[in-house]
Amino acid sequence: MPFTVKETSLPGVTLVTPKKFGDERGFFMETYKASDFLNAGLPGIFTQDNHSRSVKGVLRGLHYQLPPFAQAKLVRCLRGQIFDVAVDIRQSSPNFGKWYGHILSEDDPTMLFIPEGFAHGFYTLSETADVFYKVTAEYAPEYDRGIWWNDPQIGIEWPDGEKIISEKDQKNSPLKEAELFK
Ligand SMILES: Cc1cn([C@H]2C[C@H](O)[C@@H](COP(=O)(O)OP(=O)(O)O[C@H]3O[C@@H](C)C(=O)[C@@H](O)[C@H]3O)O2)c(=O)[nH]c1=O
Repeated sequence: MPFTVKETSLPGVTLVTPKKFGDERGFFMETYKASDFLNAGLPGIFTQDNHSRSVKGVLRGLHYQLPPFAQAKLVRCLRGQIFDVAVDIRQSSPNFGKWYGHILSEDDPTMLFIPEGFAHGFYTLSETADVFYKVTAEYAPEYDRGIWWNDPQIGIEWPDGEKIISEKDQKNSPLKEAELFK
């Protein structure tokens, strides 16, 4: 297996760390391979790749798409550093409303895997951050939803600092009014 998979404190959310082969030229690593992902119980097929760049202080989230366009996400920070967060928003889940946060950075190949049924957001800690993530369903704006990044019901402990929020995200809903997963 060219990567390790580690459960986090939030069941379903996992840390995926590819094996890095370093030599005098630099390094090589497989960051995704369908057969290995399937063997590890992760999705074999991702249908869209996304790349966003953010300046320091930008907070994107908390976002998700509803079925039939629900997305699992495999998130990686290629440049800079982010605090990446997943929230379980499946109403029937024993972990409903619980969150997990992890720093993803250019210095560490670890990726965060977030299953369907979770909202996702991140906060930019470095001057610039390039975030690359794979998703298992295509973008479907009509099914795209957002929850307050600072919803007290969730209580995410975001790192200190100015928060730059898009106009769209300023119109997100509190968890208790959001259309969620069953
Ligand atoms: C997400 C997305 C956006 N867009 C367009 C719509 C809009 O004009 C522009 C910016 O969109 P947004 O403001 O929604 O981008 P952003 O705030 O970066 O949204 C993303 O946030 C992170 C946290 C996620 O988890 C993603 O799934 C996604 O929701 O890009 C696409 O064309 N395809 C996509 O898949």
